[in-house]
Amino acid sequence: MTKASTCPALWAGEPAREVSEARFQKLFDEADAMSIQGYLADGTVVYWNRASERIYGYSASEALGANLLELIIPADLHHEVEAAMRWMFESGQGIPPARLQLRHKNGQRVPVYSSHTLVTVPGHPPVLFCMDADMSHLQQAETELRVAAAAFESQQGMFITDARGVILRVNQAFTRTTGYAAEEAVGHTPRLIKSNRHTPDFYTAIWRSLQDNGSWQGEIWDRRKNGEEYADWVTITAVRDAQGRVTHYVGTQTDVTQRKEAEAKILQLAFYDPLTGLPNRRLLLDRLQQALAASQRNHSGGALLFIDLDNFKTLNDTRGHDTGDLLLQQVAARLIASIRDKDTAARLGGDEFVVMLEDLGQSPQEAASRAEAAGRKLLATLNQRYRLRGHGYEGSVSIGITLFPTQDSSTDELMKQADLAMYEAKAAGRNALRFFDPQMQAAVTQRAALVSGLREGLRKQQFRLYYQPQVDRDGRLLGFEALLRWQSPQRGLVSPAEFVPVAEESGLILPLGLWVLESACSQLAAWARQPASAGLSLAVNVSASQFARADFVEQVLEVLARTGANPRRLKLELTESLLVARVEEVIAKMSALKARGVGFSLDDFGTGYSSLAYLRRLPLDQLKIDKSFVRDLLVDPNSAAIAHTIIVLSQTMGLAVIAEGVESASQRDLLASLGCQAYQGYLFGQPLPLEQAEQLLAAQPLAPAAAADAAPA
Ligand SMILES: Nc1nc2c(ncn2[C@@H]2O[C@@H]3COP(=O)(O)O[C@H]4[C@@H](O)[C@H](n5cnc6c(=O)[nH]c(N)nc65)O[C@@H]4COP(=O)(O)O[C@H]3[C@H]2O)c(=O)[nH]1
Repeated sequence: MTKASTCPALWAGEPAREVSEARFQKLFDEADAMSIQGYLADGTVVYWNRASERIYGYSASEALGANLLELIIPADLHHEVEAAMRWMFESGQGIPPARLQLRHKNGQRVPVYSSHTLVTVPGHPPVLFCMDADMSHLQQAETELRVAAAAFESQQGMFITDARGVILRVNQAFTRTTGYAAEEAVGHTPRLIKSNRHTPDFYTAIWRSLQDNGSWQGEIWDRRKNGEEYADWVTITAVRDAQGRVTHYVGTQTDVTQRKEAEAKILQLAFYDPLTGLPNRRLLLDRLQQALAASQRNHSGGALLFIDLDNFKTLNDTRGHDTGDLLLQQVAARLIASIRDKDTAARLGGDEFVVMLEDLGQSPQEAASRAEAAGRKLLATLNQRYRLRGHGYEGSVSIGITLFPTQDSSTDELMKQADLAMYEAKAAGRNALRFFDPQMQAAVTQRAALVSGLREGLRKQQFRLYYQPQVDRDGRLLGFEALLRWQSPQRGLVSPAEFVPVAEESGLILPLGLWVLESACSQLAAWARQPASAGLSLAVNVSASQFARADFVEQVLEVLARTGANPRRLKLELTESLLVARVEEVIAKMSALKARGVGFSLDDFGTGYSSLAYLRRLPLDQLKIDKSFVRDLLVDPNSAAIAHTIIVLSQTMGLAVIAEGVESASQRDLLASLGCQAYQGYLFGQPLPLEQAEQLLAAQPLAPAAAADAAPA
């Protein structure tokens, strides 16, 4: 009944065996996914269905009669297959089904799942039927799965969510980065790792992009399980089904914190000064460019303040670069504390700082007065005492200001103008503030000419020593102070007051100082050869940077040796600015020279800020009362009191004292009444060229000290 109902046509009138035969024949032939082959014991092909043609590439007519081994068995399996065939035909059973890699006509491997049945019909040779299911697609799918699984376990953190954003899977890299194990993350949304750095709008924008474009990528700050925040480069892709509905989201994340840190470091190096952390020149110029554009747009003024530390070079030379660096850092800190958030304080290098102020007002007058107020505030802040490695330091600054916008003012132009104004402030006596004015340009050009003139002057021996007499209380000659003059072919005789500060700043003071020392010592040696002048002393000015040189002592001794001058006749005049140096070093140098007989006088005494405790430790011979006190002696009781104090001080310390700048007899008399022992000034003689100094020498009696000393020579 069953057969009739399934196949009535075949059933009607046909013998059952034939119907069955025909049915199975058709089934075998046309089974689309199943290759069926029949083999005799020697491997001869006796059956080859249509699916076999497709899977192995041989048509039935090619295959029938051929041998199994030659057709579809790869050479490396021949042995094995022969053995299996033998076993099957002998045992009358098929071997268990298995996955095999057989061979296509084109030589490629064909993955199949193969089962074997030995069919024995009495009176016929047994036939082995192989039924092979093509596994190519399955194998490819498996490979893809393996690749996908490997990819999922890549170095990047990955998560897969459902369409609602609930995490279904995360990989190990995700766990490594976030600190959340898979079981802790699954079931949550990515909000699990959300930091507080972004606004809700940020996340809304991500969802919108996912809906509109199917993907989003960008940088997100996330938070690890331990609370640490980190920067992530995230890509999220929507996965859609055949109907275009989102089924999943796949997210990958790469921790870019290190890269961001490196970027920040590079940025820091490129745009900030490493010593002070302030913006550097490049960043300042960039901001100035923007400020300039903004000020032109908004008609609101700004200002550029160029700030230079006074005497920084001396501090650096005398107390060392470490101390100099400390000062720069403290200046930077004070600058930042004194300006508004929107202003910029930058360091250009060396001791040069720039402050840029914006939004100072609509009118140039308003901008100028606000810039001046800011400049004054900076002056006051920066001039307060500094503490450098346990020592106090009185620093001051000079500030140059220029305003913007002005007609066609470029950033370069503005920087130059502020710089010029700063030089003007310096020239005005330091600790000052100046606005740019075009005439400054000329002054600066002059200064540059002065430096090159000095350099040439040294080369062409245009410097001269002048000699100003120093006398005792009876007007008798003790010796001279050597004072430098520049005999410039263009400018005539130039005073050191004009060129010494420039020589100090440009470093030319070192060769110049050495020249002075050599000339003075040669002169001493020449005088020593004449009994009339052998007892004279010669005072020589030494600048702070000259004294600070590590080889200063050797330099002096070498000059003394070379010229043959008597060290006892040489008196080095030091200024108080030199005393900012390390005390021990100053004392060591002075002591080394003093041990050879060289004397020391402290110049401009009373004008600086030397502490007495400090002074007492220095191996000095003489204090020099500054000419400013001498000048005001008769009109200002304060000056008289100071002069008196210096004289008393020198007596109590066992030092000699000399007053400089004595122009009148009344000044001399007053000083004498206060106990002063020695004098220098126009009253006794101007600084003179050598011949005139020697004429004076011939005409004037020597002081007993100088004369007595001369006797043994
Ligand atoms: N008003 C007035 N002035 C008087 C009188 N007597 C002398 N003077 C001037 O006072 C200055 C004294 O020198 P100083 O204080 O060491 O001041 C010196 C010294 O600091 C520096 N200088 C001069 N020669 C050298 C040098 O060879 N090396 C170094 N490093 N500095 C030097 O230049 C400064 C100025 O030197 P000068 O122009 O020669 O100025 C000299 C001198 O000409 C007076 O009665 N009234």
